[in-house]
Amino acid sequence: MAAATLARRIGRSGVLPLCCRLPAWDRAARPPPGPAQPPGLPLAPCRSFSNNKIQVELDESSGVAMMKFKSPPVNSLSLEFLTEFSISLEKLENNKACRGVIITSALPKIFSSGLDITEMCGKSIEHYTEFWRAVQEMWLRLYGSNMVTVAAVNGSSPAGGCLVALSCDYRIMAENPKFSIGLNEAQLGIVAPFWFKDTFVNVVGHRIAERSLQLGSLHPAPEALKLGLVDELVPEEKLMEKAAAVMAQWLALPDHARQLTKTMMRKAVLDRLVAHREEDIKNFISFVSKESIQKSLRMYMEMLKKRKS
Ligand SMILES: CCCCC/C=C\C/C=C\CCC/C=C/C(=O)SCCNC(=O)CCNC(=O)[C@H](O)C(C)(C)COP(=O)(O)OP(=O)(O)OC[C@H]1O[C@@H](n2cnc3c(N)ncnc32)[C@H](O)[C@@H]1OP(=O)(O)O
Repeated sequence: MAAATLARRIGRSGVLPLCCRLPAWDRAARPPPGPAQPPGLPLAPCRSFSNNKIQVELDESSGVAMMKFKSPPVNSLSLEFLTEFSISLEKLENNKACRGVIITSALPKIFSSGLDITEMCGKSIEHYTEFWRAVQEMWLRLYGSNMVTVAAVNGSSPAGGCLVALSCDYRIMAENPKFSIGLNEAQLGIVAPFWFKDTFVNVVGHRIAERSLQLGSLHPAPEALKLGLVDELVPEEKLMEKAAAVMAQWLALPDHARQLTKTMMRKAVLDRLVAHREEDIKNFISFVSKESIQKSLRMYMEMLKKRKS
């Protein structure tokens, strides 16, 4: 489906058609990437596309796309950002030349600051519906992707930013103790929905997830490694090199075996949201519409601004 058509359909309903998602068994296995390009030959074919929020470059010779978040100041996940993120994933998913995507940030010190809090403050029910559907869609696409997904976490990554990283197959974080990651919703006086929680539990296990979620903890990079929230830490300047090496290792496996295994591991959690999508939207709306929640969110935004001055 052309991106323009897709954008129109999202615009109308806030939903990406699930029929666009190729099932795991529908993508032919491709051979692992060939040897490095000999010097003197033309550069490997490379397709890039970009929108206001995200830049994507696909190296067709290796089958690896680099996706960079570029939405200053903090890559917050606004409705526009989420829509463009889903469209970018969709384009890559449907491109047979693409087998894997590395997700990182083009901004210094921030991977993503999570859901854009202003999207959850003082808006209409229609807006909340559209926004939450876009959050769901992004997660369904990323968590259910057939591609190998590697998060190169080059900065702080609270809440929704952490969800993006948790939804990938592998997480590498810059080893800077000033960068933290976690589902800190409780600190904002809000609750991570069940599918955020399920994704977290699937990565770190029930006990660690329960304690971390109740406390709304943001874990500095070394602690995140200890908890298994990220798979490894590397010096910041080595992050992209390491991400490419991990990607090559995962792509050395036949696609069909890896994809079927991924589906087997993730299907129950994905199916749970698909089966309860409308109910989940209603829960979100009734939750954020409460005056007490609106007050908590406003106070949190004020705290962020005060901390700055
Ligand atoms: C059983 C019943 C259950 C029912 C449940 C039903 C439904 C669930 C309901 C709700 C679920 C919602 C889930 C929410 C998920 C989220 O992701 S919420 C967002 C959480 N994010 C954060 O807490 C991060 C906050 N930001 C920061 O900590 C810092 O900004 C930073 C990311 C560490 C960066 O720090 P620094 O570089 O110092 O930048 P500043 O703090 O100065 O920020 C720059 C400007 O950006 C604004 N900003 C920051 N984060 C956000 C954000 N997430 N959204 C919107 N805006 C943000 C910040 O205010 C600054 O703005 P100004 O320049 O002052 O205008």
